[in-house]
Amino acid sequence: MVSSNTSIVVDDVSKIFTMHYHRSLKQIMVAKVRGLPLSETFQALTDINFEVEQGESVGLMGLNGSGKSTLLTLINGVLKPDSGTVKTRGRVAGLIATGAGFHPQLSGRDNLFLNAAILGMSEAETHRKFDEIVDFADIGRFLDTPVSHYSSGMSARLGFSIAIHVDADIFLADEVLAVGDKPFKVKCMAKMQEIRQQGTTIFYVSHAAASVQHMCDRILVLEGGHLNYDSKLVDGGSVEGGIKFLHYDDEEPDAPGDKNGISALADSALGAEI
Ligand SMILES: Nc1ncnc2c1ncn2[C@@H]1O[C@H](COP(=O)(O)OP(=O)(O)OP(=O)(O)O)[C@@H](O)[C@H]1O
Repeated sequence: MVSSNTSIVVDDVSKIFTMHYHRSLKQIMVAKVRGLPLSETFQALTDINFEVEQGESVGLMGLNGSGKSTLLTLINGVLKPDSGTVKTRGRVAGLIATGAGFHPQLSGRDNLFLNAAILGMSEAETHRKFDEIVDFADIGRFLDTPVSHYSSGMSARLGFSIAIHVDADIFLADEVLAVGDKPFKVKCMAKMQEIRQQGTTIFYVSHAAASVQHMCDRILVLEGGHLNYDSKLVDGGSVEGGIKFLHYDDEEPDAPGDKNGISALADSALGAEI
């Protein structure tokens, strides 16, 4: 039963990708003659179930390739699940991949309007927020330069700035802070805290346990496409249920599926700055 306060419902979701090994007709013919496989499937997410209340701030963690970006892409509706359903309430905005949606030949200014429109902002709304977005991105005179000339940090600045200024009900942030410099990261965290306090649901992907602890009141951990951990964070960074967040007693990572695996996962992030 979905309550009026529910923001995201992910119900029994699985996602399978097909990897094609051979592109040209010649390669396909050769592979067929040699009896090689032409494609293979890969299950990126398996039977994922969870609900998020409006205003919750959820930290999504997991090792590389565990399915975090795939899950976010399903939540923002760019991909559809192969089975199960994803339901969201209200406007979804955010930054999943640095520079995603930017046209390399267009200037930062033109991309700003284009990207804002894709995220559901009207032209009038974009004009109203234009100065604020540009000030936050702080890309100076590069605003009228083609985005193909931007560094990855500059693309991330502009992309994040546009996304965070959308009046969204759900904000998805996938490693947005990975490429920015420290002053920009601090500014982004402060802005995310601001929208969090305004009641926006936040989905924040990070490998840095310290910043998840700072930003989130719940943590989900994906391991090999399975949701193996889902718990509220309580004061002091511990999780409900008694397992201490960030506590780790083994040097070797635990077997996938073992709840202590999150400790190993958090290990690399220990001491990490935001
Ligand atoms: N379009 C695609 N086609 C084939 N495989 C894909 C595709 N997108 C993702 N995958 C695979 O699905 C798995 C999960 O990828 P995903 O990007 O969701 O992981 P992630 O947890 O976000 O990783 P990271 O921490 O490195 O960003 C990976 O093994 C990846 O190679």
